[in-house]
Amino acid sequence: MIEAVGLTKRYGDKTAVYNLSFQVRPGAVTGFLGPNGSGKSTTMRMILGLDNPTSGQVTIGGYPYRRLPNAPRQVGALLDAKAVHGGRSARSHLLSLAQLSGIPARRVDEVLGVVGLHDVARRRSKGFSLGMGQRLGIAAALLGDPQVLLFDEPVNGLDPEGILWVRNLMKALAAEGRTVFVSSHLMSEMALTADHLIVIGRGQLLADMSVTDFISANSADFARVRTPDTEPQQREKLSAAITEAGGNVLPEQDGALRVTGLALPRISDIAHDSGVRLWELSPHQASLEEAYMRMTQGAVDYRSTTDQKAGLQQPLPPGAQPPMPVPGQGQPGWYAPPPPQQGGQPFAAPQGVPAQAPAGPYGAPGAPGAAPGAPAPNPYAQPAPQAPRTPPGAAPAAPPAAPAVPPTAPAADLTKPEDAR
Ligand SMILES: Nc1ncnc2c1ncn2[C@@H]1O[C@H](COP(=O)(O)OP(=O)(O)OP(=O)(O)O)[C@@H](O)[C@H]1O
Repeated sequence: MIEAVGLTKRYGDKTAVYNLSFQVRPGAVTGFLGPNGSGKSTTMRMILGLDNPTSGQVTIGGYPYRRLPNAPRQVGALLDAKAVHGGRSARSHLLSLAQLSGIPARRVDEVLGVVGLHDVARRRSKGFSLGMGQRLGIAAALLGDPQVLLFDEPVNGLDPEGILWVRNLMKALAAEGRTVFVSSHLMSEMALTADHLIVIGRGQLLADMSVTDFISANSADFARVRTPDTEPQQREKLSAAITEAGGNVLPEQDGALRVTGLALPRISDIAHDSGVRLWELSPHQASLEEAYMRMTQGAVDYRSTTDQKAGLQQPLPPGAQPPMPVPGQGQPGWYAPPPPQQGGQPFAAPQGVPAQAPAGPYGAPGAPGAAPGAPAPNPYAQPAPQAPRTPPGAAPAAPPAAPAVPPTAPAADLTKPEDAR
């Protein structure tokens, strides 16, 4: 188990992480979510002993990383996939990491097979695509058959098949009882991969809850109601009638109304009684991505100017800091409905978002090509990678990708060294 208590990290006058306390438990995938610059990588570096906390502490199995006996075989991590000596082959890179930790060479070939890099193992990694680099970083993390695994944005640069593979790998590792901590910007991906979520914004904890709880707290239903575009007075009339009946109405950008707090049949009756014709009356559910953005909106440091939602914000006075969002509460100016406990529990629409990945190329629990619902014969099965790209000019020197690592593990599986099976 990873445990952080009051973890704080300051770089000069910049507070990257502030008073962060959480636990990451074994046997589950824990998603670590937050906007750009929210402190995810800093937290992971502190977990791995690569950065010292300004105050507070973080331990793995009760020890700070640097005091863990044979740490590289207990904790594996992918922090920066580019942190590889480009002049070395994938195999040499992994061999050097293995030798440093006393891991047998045959394990290198095992993990190369697990991540699907076997055919390109002897090629220089500087010719690798971003996705192949990610796979090499994941191989390094698995090298020591660790019980605790940290992955910082592991799906960066991966194609849909690779994303599915990483998702299944994370789940399989957790199912073996390992502690799996995965950072991401993407709520949608984490909703399919993680069992538990830790969400931070500006270095502070915003949410620490199961994915199931996050879904039930944030997936409020709403109705989209549209009146004839040519008769704006009908829209106003219906809006007033719904409000009078206790519903909440928000305008959608396309002229429709977003209604919460009333069941669909009730909205229909109100429209009929008001003599308003409807062009649309449909059930919807706020996406988890939307709920996540609402939760973190006040804690976003870097906002794209093309972000359509940016126009919904109240401009801040020069120098003013946006307020920290309160978990479970909406931010002003955002269209998502309030969470259920605030009156957003409305009508008889299909309830809940599936916690499991849906069938299909992004959601199938099995390996690519498996029948829907069929278990993957090998959760680590890997598609063959593409050939490496033409090597670029200079060979960048770089430090090792991350501490490799590992302890005991269950029955014969591909993440386990042969000598431990
Ligand atoms: N070595 C450093 N010196 C100064 N500031 C730093 C340093 N490392 C991180 N920071 C700052 O700390 C904050 C948190 O950065 P961090 O990289 O941990 O965020 P992140 O959540 O991982 O971001 P991203 O999702 O973009 O990778 C940022 O404002 C960053 O600029």
